[in-house]
Amino acid sequence: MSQPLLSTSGLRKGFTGTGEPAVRDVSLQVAAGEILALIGPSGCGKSTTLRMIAGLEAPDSGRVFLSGRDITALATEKRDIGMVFQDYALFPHMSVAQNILFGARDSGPQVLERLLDMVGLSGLAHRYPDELSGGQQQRVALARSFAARPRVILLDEPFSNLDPTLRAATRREIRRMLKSSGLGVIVVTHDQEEALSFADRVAVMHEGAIQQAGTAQEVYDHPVNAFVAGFLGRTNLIEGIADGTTCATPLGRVRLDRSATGLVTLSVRPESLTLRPSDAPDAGRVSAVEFKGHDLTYWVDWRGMEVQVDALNDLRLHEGATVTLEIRGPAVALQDHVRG
Ligand SMILES: Nc1ncnc2c1ncn2[C@@H]1O[C@H](COP(=O)(O)OP(=O)(O)OP(=O)(O)O)[C@@H](O)[C@H]1O
Repeated sequence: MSQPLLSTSGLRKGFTGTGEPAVRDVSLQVAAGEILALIGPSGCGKSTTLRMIAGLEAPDSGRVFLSGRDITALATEKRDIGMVFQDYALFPHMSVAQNILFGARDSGPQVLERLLDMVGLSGLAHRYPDELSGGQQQRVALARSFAARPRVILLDEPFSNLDPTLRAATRREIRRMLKSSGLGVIVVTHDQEEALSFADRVAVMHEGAIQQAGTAQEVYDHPVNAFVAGFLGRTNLIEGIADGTTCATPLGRVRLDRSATGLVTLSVRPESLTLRPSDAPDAGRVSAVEFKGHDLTYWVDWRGMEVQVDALNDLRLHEGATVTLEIRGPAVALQDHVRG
């Protein structure tokens, strides 16, 4: 990455009365014009990290830098960082225009028009928050944070209040808006699909620490450990003995995505397996079929191991069918071996 716009180094935060720190040694970078998603299960420390970056929470140790300048000790309002909260935090007794211009650097009518236009709310300046849909309220909150002309915007679960049909369309629209703004963006979400489709890069958190960061594709295709593999999608964890570039497994010998030797755990996504009907005496057996419309998932009992395989809806195998399995492409050798 070129010079990051925002970076943190070794952020740590514990709360009194709790054992382990909520955030441990979090170092991350965001470039101008880039969207980074911070994802992980509930309680893993995402919001606490965001709050430390915004200056709403003081870290026990670690630093926050904006364009290389240490801003760790700066007050929130002096940081050039905007934050949009999950509940949008709009003032109910103020109109859309008043909400947007609250705390704005310039508040002329052209500024308001430009901001309304940017978030697609032209003509709604005089409405009140309770006269708007959830998606419109969210756009008012975004426009309000743009009005303060920040260099970085932090979004905490921005789509969680929208109903599923609105969500995907709003996500695409807001992504376009943020990308054209050239700001650095960090979005916190616990929704994997949302993170993969909305962000340029993702950082996966677990128990207060970042497990892996990279482009959505890199992290999905090459997870470093079983937690990341399982958090970003469904996977099969299969043990094998590696000899460098290949690995012997109960599904035959497979190529590895990186060099490894000895006992390894492989992550094989259900879409990376091919299933064929077979009468061979050592064939596996379909133990369950989950129909999902366009495609389906077969659960296969393979010599005592349960393997899930995604296939298109043209195969039409039933429970009890006997099959062979093959891993397509290289398998991912995880960096921590998982003991059963
Ligand atoms: N003010 C606080 N006082 C005590 N403990 C806190 C406080 N804020 C957060 N925690 C604890 O710190 C841990 C991390 O919380 P945090 O809100 O950062 O997680 P999160 O990943 O954002 O979770 P969620 O997805 O549920 O919002 C949790 O165990 C939480 O209970």
